[in-house]
Amino acid sequence: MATASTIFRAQGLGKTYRTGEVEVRALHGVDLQIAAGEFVVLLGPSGSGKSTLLNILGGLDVPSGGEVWFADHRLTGASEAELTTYRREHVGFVFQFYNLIPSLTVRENVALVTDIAENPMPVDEAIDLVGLTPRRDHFPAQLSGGEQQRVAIARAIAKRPQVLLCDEPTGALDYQTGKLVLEVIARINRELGTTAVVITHNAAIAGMADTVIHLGDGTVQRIERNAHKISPSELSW
Ligand SMILES: Nc1ncnc2c1ncn2[C@@H]1O[C@H](COP(=O)(O)OP(=O)(O)OP(=O)(O)O)[C@@H](O)[C@H]1O
Repeated sequence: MATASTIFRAQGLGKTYRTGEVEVRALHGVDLQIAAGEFVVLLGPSGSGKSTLLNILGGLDVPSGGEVWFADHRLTGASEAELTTYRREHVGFVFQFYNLIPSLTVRENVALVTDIAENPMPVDEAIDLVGLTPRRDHFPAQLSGGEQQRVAIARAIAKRPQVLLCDEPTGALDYQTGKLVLEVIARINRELGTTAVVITHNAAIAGMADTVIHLGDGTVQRIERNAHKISPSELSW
């Protein structure tokens, strides 16, 4: 049963990719609920359907069957224009690679979003939340990978989205830098109440989540709730 605080709900969700004669069943029979404000980790081996699920939740892809809802918006059956509005108003994305504009400074990269958002936070506030105030006038090439990822997070949250969807945000980073980035995501979740869904291959990261959704072969194999969350700085792998 969905409750008032359910932000995502999926029922019987399936996705089949067809390329010529070849069919790949990336997801099938996925049922899940995510409550507003939760920190969710999507865990599973390569090819288990994690990115497909995240992309459907974020309105970047559409399922082949089943239903998916964001609060009281039904995403299944929404037009391309409706999905674009949904993404613009409600969703912040963070990917493995940062996709920053090289010729713009940190502030300018974040301002690209705040200039067009309806109720953005001030650019400097977003930069402060990710701990990059001293670097705000630098260009991406002058920053480390972890710092560039933190700019990408500032850009994603500056429009005050209800959800932050992160696909392998630490995939290109070393251990210590990855932890710093996870700490920033945990801080956004805690301080702004933004629902966070983070994909990882790394089972150790699951300890920082409220809820861990284990995917395997395109299905939800297990949903686990952590009674005690571990801070990213205490995780080790
Ligand atoms: N556009 C596509 N066309 C055809 N098959 C696809 C497409 N996107 C994904 N797939 C297939 O769907 C399955 C699930 O892919 P998905 O990227 O969701 O897995 P994943 O768990 O995120 O994997 P990884 O951890 O390697 O990123 C895989 O078998 C993949 O090859």
